[in-house]
Amino acid sequence: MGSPDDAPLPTAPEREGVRDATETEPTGIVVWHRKDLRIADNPAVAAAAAQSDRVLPLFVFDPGFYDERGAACDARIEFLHDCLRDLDRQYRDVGGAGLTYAHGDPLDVLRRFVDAGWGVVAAASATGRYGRRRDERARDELGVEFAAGDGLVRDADRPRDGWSDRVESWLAEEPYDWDPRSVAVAGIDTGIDPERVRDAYGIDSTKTRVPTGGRGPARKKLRAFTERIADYPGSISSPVDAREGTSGLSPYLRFGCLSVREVHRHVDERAPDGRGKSMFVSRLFWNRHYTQKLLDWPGWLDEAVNPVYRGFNRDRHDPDLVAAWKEGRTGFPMVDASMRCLRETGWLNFRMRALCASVYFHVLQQPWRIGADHFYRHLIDGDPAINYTQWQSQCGLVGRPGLRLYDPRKQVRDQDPDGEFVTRWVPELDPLPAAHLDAPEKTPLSVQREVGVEIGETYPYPVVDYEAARSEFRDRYGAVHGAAAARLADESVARRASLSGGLGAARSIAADHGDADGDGGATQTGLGDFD
Ligand SMILES: Cc1cc2nc3c(=O)[nH]c(=O)nc-3n(C[C@H](O)[C@H](O)[C@H](O)COP(=O)(O)OP(=O)(O)OC[C@H]3O[C@@H](n4cnc5c(N)ncnc54)[C@H](O)[C@@H]3O)c2cc1C
Repeated sequence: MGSPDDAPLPTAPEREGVRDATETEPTGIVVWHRKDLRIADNPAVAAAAAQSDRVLPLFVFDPGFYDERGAACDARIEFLHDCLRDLDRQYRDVGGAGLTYAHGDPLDVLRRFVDAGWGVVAAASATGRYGRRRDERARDELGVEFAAGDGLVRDADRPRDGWSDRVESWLAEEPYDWDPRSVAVAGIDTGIDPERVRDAYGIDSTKTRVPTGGRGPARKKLRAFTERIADYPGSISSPVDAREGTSGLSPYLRFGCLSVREVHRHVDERAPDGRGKSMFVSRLFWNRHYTQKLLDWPGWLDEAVNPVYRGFNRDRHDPDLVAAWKEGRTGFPMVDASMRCLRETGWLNFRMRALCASVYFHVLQQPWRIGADHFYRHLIDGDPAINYTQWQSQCGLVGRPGLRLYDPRKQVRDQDPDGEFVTRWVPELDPLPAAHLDAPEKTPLSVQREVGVEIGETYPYPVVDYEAARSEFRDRYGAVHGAAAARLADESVARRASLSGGLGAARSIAADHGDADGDGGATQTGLGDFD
């Protein structure tokens, strides 16, 4: 993202603009869209339509997401802009005025509407600390109503008690509905739209293979995936097969082009019963499970959930190692291929995300947040609720037993035995026989000479000694794991961790694996094998 090429965009609509529009027409309810970019099964749209016969759908471009503070790559922003144009069409298709675009601090913009007599409704969502503060202020200062309806549990002291049953009954409920014929959809021409924002902030994506955003493309993907769902279980793990074999719905779910419930209903009604269907449905639950975690504690984005792991690896921060990982120059071909693929396309399958996070934290032993932020920047589906919670889980910052560590060489042998993925993204290894792609540094010099690959010159040696780093990590992590498990007995830590079994599960981990003295005695059993 570049810097604005012109004068920065003004905060719009101006106070007078809102007042003028309101003087000639009665007021009503503003629907403040954020990451729920659809008009169907949308609790905020339904609530607004139930309260008033006049609604004004609004999206506010927040400069914090666009200027140097922004955490999204240009490709994710362009995907968002596609979704907005599509939302604008959704409103026009039901006879409305389309989406009103605004620019500025959302609270300043909303205040102008509230001062002119409008009410405001938004869909409640799980966010990090910035979003939570913004929403609290919107509620307290402006009376914004947040309509819940995303299946997450908000009204319980212990959200995890009976959680699955509650999500299941939410999934079975009828979608939120409204009748466009009974509501006038109003709009204000503010002079702001996605094109103007793109030009003003110099948004220009260089990524390739990025899907088009919006509900139309999302529905098409959902229909096509449902047809081939029987092949899903066999397509998940390999980075080659997963590209077309998983649903590809993550960016659409992230921006709410479809609700999780709509996806569930479509698959439930139309897909044949079988392993593919049940595995996919369980992933929709995972989506809700990780999002519930962020709702339960907004700190997942900033600090290790288990205080014992705060600052772990910080003393080893090595910017050169971090740069090698980010740029795909670690000397571990599966990591390098994945990291280059992430940077160029903004997507990786689950296993490769987990592998890259594991190698970053467990082998390169670098501070987790820098890695998680890098993923968040480049993923088109970058979702704070899933990315940061998954990072902390994969790194082992929760304190649960059974940490999984991925072996990047085994992943080549298991998931890419012909080297299709590795050589696509690391073309300098293309001449090497596939049998050497798991550990190119072990290729006999005669073979290297013969094919014209020189490890150390054309492709790096591994940036760390894998075996030594792995055992060093085991020792360091094992030494504090007992203390970390013991902290799960602390109710405030257990609440933050938001385990699927609730506080009871956290207490049993503490009882079975905790070692409050922290001498590591009980901890080695907590470490899973390298996979
Ligand atoms: C370190 C790490 C970071 C991740 N960051 C994100 C992220 O920012 N955004 C994101 O949507 N997913 C994230 N995931 C989860 C998963 O990798 C992606 O959801 C999946 O690869 C997206 O492709 P798909 O839609 O084709 O998946 P499918 O296999 O078709 O799954 C369908 C949907 O189920 C949900 N889902 C699938 N797997 C998971 C999971 N493990 N946890 C939670 N929900 C899941 C997603 O909403 C996904 O779109 C991350 C995983 C890891 C290990």
